Amino acid sequence: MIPVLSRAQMRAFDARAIDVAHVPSIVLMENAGRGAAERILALAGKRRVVIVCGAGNNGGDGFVVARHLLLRGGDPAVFMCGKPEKFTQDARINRDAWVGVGGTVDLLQKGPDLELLRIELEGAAVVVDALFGTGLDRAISGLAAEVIELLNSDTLGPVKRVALDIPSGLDCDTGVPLGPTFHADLTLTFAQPKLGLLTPRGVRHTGELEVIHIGVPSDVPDAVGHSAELLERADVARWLAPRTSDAHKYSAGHVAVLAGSHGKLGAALLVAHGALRAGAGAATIVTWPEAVAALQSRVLEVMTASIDRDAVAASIDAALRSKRSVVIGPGFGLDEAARAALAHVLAAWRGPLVLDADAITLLARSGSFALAGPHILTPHAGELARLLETTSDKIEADRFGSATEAARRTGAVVLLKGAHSIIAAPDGRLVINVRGTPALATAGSGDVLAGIIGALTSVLEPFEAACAGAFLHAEGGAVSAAGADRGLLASQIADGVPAVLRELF
Ligand SMILES: NC(=O)C1=CN([C@@H]2O[C@H](COP(=O)(O)OP(=O)(O)OC[C@H]3O[C@@H](n4cnc5c(N)ncnc54)[C@H](O)[C@@H]3O)[C@@H](O)[C@H]2O)[C@@H](O)CC1
Ligand SMILES: [K+]
Repeated sequence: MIPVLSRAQMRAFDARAIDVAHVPSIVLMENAGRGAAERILALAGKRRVVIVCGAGNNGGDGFVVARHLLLRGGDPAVFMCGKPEKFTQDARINRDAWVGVGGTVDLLQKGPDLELLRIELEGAAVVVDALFGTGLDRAISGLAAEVIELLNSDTLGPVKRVALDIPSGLDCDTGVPLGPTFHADLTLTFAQPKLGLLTPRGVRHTGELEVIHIGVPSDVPDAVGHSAELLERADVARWLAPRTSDAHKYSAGHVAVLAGSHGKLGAALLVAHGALRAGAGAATIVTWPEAVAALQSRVLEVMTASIDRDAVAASIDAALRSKRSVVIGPGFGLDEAARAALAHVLAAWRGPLVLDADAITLLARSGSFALAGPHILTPHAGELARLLETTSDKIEADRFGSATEAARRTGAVVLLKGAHSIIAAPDGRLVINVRGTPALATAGSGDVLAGIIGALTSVLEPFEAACAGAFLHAEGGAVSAAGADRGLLASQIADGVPAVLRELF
């Protein structure tokens, strides 16, 4: 896992690197800028790179980039937007060092100056945003805002946009654009990823994300703490062991799927399909009698059991006997019988339980959220909003805080879906899965995810099961989509999972 830091933690990180590890700030800036220059040189070669610097340390990084590009045969042009009297010490030193190697700086002071910038941009291969980094604390306005609009303009031609540390204008903690915000194709972030780069809204501005190491001892992130962690392939590989040769279908775990209803059978089938593709030994769909009747002709690998509306508790008890884990919710309905079924499962089932879709809505309506047991909730922003009695917009504006709050309130692991799903544990742990493809946004995708996690709870603790489930779902989708950004069927997400598992081992 890679520690992800907030603005305050990043500040503590820098302070500790400088004061405790005795790496001077100017050395950190040199490492940051040189690392970024190497990456930019690989993109641009000898073609023109336009670098727009602010007066703070982010601008200082930009001057270092310019110097290294020039010294290695690149073709940088530097513009500055910001008052030279506001230079930080390190930024001034690096401005001077840039001028010292023969560089020039075009100062942008008023609107007409932007015409010169526009002309340079039209012939450039790469534009580098070094205006603001983690120091940003309000919306960008005035001339700097006009500069951002120009850098983002789609009239510029095929220029590659690279942000240093964080796209200027993006809130470092929430990933919400505070005002005009640079649209990067690639963000080269220094030392550690920042929270705001990893939300769905933040990602639209971040583009691809790469971390540039700046020569800080590896114990520094642990010392200053982190807000979240990035899930890596190696984590999932460590958790999931290859199956032993003597495995049989019941040792691999039998998942009960309480899902589907008249007209929504596909949801139940997709949950079961996801579970089986992720390694469940068997799956039984436990659902309403008329749904069972309709399912009989459609299932091959999946068993069925029915819930008697007049004896909900007894029929569920019978169906859950000898099952290892339960998934409840997708397409299950919101009527009184569904409510009673959920209430009974919550009261009687002691094993791993994944609540999704209608189960989350029913839970929200019940008003009693405290769950006891190894439970996992897999809401999207709308469902989480119902649970926390707020709006989806407010959830999206603070995804990390919202997921953490829901986990704390319910005592369950909460997986908040969306591009970059996040997994929160009641003890405060927070993990971000950045893998996936836009093609995952397809009907039934969440049902498959619930099934995958249901299967994994047979072999992993709920938190690891949710993290590994998010990974397998995202990678399974990416494998099946094979580079396409749409057109993926939910069942194909599940079908991609065995190949992902094979590669893990
Ligand atoms: N401190 C360190 O050790 C390192 C810092 N580095 C760079 O330093 C950056 C942070 O630098 P700074 O703290 O100097 O801040 P920035 O360069 O991000 O911003 C400069 C200053 O602009 C002002 N400001 C904030 N919002 C504004 C707005 N909307 N309009 C106008 N002015 C605004 C603030 O006073 C802020 O300090 C990082 O993102 C990173 O790029 C790197 O060089 C690596 C090492
Ligand atoms: K920046």
